Amino acid sequence: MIQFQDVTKTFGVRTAVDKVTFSIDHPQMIGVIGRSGAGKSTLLRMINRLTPATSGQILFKGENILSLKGATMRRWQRDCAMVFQQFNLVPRLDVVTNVMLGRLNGHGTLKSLFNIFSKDDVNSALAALDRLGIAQEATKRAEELSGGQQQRVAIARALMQDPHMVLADEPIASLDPMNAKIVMDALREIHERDNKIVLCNLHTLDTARAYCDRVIGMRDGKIVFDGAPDALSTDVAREIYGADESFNEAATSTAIDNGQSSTQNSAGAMTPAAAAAG
Ligand SMILES: Nc1ncnc2c1ncn2[C@@H]1O[C@H](COP(=O)(O)OP(=O)(O)OP(=O)(O)O)[C@@H](O)[C@H]1O
Repeated sequence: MIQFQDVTKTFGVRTAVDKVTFSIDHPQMIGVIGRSGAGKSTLLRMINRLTPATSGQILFKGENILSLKGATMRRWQRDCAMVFQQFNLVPRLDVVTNVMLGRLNGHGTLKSLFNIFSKDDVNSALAALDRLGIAQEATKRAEELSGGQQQRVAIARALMQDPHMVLADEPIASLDPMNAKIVMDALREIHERDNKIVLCNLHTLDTARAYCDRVIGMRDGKIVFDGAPDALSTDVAREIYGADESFNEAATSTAIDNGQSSTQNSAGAMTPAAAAAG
């Protein structure tokens, strides 16, 4: 489906992503992990062309998406919806309008300019909000919602784009563990029910283990691990995080450490709803 071939991004003398090569040949939920500055955000942003790559190719169904221009590039950006750490909603607009903004790229320029939405757009937005469990908040201003609710609005907006894939850049980094679980459950559900690729940058190993079919570990712009979560041993984790013998997985856990939880409890605190139910 999508192939990265020697994809590189440099910022001046700094190489943020260094000749990255990998492919995704069927819809998977993939977690990209690594320490701060490893190149995770840059990798995601190159896919939907928010950041221009310096060299290499990203092929989708055989076409190099790095050379798309104009309308075809905008179409591609609609096909790979981004979800950001800081939600990127319009705070003063109501929730349902924020969700409908996901459709803007699909309208003509004039319609976009005046935010003209059809009844069909409104109904689709309400359905997306309902799916995320927040339809009752539709008429509130986005700024009135909690962080977890705002992230669910952002995911509903991504769904409105009817994308091929969802690119989530640290979607739970600003959330408490309970809201983090709700958001990760929502992303997992989109992958499973809609059979879409979900590529998700994560700070915490336990979240990647719990939710992803595949984990890509980055260090200094390079992929140093690519495999199933089960294959991610402590030694591999140490290599990804550039840590020494004292490295403890709990240090990358999502759970709040209240000083009482054991390492095991802490690392396993967040599990997908589906897994918990099954
Ligand atoms: N716009 C930019 N200008 C200059 N350097 C940049 C820019 N964006 C990223 N970098 C640099 O590229 C490297 C990779 O950054 P990137 O944000 O991709 O890492 P990351 O793994 O996502 O980190 P974090 O987890 O902190 O978000 C870092 O050294 C960063 O300072």
